[in-house]
Amino acid sequence: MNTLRVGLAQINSTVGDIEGNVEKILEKLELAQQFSVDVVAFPELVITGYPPEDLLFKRHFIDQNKKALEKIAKYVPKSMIAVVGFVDENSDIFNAAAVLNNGSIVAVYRKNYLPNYGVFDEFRYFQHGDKALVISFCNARIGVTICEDIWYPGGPARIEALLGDAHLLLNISSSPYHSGKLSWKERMLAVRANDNLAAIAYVNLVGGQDELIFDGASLIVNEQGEIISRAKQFEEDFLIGDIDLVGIERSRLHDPRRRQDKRVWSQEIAKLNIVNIPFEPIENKPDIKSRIENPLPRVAEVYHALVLGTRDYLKKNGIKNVVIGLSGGIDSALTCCIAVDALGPDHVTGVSMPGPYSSTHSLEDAELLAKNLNIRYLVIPINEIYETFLKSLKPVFGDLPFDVAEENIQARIRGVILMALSNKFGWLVLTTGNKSESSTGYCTLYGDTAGGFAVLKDVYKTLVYELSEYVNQKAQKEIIPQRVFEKPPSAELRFGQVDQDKLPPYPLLDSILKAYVEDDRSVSEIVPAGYDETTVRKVAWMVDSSEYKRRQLAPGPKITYRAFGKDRRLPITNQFREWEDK
Ligand SMILES: Nc1ncnc2c1ncn2[C@@H]1O[C@H](COP(=O)(O)OP(=O)(O)OC[C@H]2O[C@@H]([n+]3cccc(C(=O)O)c3)[C@H](O)[C@@H]2O)[C@@H](O)[C@H]1O
Ligand SMILES: Nc1ncnc2c1ncn2[C@@H]1O[C@H](COP(=O)(O)OP(=O)(O)OP(=O)(O)O)[C@@H](O)[C@H]1O
Ligand SMILES: NC(=O)CC[C@H](N)C(=O)O
Repeated sequence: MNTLRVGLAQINSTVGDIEGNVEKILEKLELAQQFSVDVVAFPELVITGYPPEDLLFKRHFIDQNKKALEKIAKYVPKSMIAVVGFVDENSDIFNAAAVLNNGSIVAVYRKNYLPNYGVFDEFRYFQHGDKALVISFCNARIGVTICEDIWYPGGPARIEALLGDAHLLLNISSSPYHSGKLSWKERMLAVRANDNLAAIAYVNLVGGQDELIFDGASLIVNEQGEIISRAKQFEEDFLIGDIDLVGIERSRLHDPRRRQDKRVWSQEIAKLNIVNIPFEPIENKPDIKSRIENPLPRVAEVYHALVLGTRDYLKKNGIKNVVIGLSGGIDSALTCCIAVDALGPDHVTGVSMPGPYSSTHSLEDAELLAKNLNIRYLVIPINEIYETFLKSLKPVFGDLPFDVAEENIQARIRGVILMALSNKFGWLVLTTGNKSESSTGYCTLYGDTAGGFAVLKDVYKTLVYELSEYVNQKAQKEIIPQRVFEKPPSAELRFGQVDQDKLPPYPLLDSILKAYVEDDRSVSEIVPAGYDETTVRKVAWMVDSSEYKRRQLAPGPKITYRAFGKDRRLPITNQFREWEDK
């Protein structure tokens, strides 16, 4: 065997849908056979979906996943090896990879490094494995690892390549997306491959799961650290590549680094499990073309991520239609475009709800957007309802001045109308708030925050503008009307109100937020970077004092390094106030 044919089945499994996931796996096993693939790999925990969270506390869930694995094994012939992520059980449970051949489970690898930071809490569920695994057949050797394992230079992959002489390091992953992560991950995998003088095949999950988006982009990297195949981002894909086993052995003769380190690492041999497989290779394989998909540019990538995150949230929860309040502003316009790309125009309804402070352009722009997107458009004015509220509250409010109470009543009336439409017609309400607003609490509880899924929850306002420009560029025509880009952002809840009455200009706000929210920099660290101290303190105050609000927001797709929710867990009750004069 001079070359090894690898198939990476980048599939979109659904958490808890064990039967559906098995069906998808069986389909790809068939495809793998059509191309005479020697080894086909599926993502981490593909049988249960990732992350299964507290479903892992249910014994019957684990039992079903084991039965599913046995069923899958039956479909694997002698001429193919399949590596499938599942939950292994033996007095405790493990995040594991089963190696299947000739109808049975021939080896099991258990994840050594369990991630327990950011959005991950695998310590909550799993015992970690403590062995590396090399499977050996014909003259090929493959080291198996699971996601986080490959993130460590000295982890099991190192033992597999050095002491097990693995030609290929196969890594099955469920690695969630954030902007900028792919190029970082590719650099890391290139270094791992070249340091080990082994090829790496990394198969990643694709799809949305609650707040997480898995971007796919599975990869094959050669032993020189060059990417030789890349799968599509944000879509299911089946990537096939031929690994040059002889080339790898030649590189190892030419490059002395492994030789030296082999001796240093020799005491780790006890950790290595080598399993020989009586494999029968197929001699005459059909030709394949290696394929390197181009990664999407930054803004397009985020847009596709948001579409996939929204589509999968809705689809996997059985929701077919959505409704969005259209204010004529940029946030609701972008949310609507994403919804249309996720579901199609027939499944999206836009509602304009003009009130006492709505400008004429808000109505015109909302209507034009709906027309450009070809969606159902409704107009439901709120003036009368608002007047009735004020009249009913008059005996209690008396002559108290107009303030945030009256502002919020309007936002809440709109929320009630959208939820009424949702209840009557089964349309899920998409909320439109962005990360700049959720950071600062610039939104009304039970008003514009009322709804089921917050599409832009992790998107700063400055990026909202970039994404909106991308929408028009992509369509090569004006979908979002030009005026929407030009008007000053306003909630239109009082006369002449603009966002900048209460918030610093968005470019300034967003850069302070990144430093304070994502990087946890202190006020005194941010100011010297060129910001006005009063502004920084005010922003920090707004962020800290709106934690209670964020806890009540709908879920939304994570696209940054640090999203609100699992990624950032600040106490609501919190007297650590850097912004306060002491
Ligand atoms: N620690 C805590 N734990 C739990 N709840 C707490 C709380 N502190 C206050 N609260 C509650 O929260 C209430 C205040 O929150 P809330 O009622 O939302 O109101 P609030 O934050 O006072 O006002 C909302 C602001 O957002 C602006 N806005 C609204 C709508 C859309 C947009 C936009 O541009 O998109 C902007 C609006 O103009 C106004 O300035 C308090 O009255 C209290 O009931
Ligand atoms: N007149 C309106 N008709 C319909 N929906 C509205 C109206 N005003 C506000 N909304 C809803 O409430 C959300 C909050 O919008 P608001 O105009 O207060 O601020 P915004 O954050 O600038 O959003 P946008 O950029 O969409 O206007 C809107 O995105 C929209 O969904
Ligand atoms: N599932 C995993 O082990 C994922 C962890 C990995 N560090 C990632 O972020 O992709």
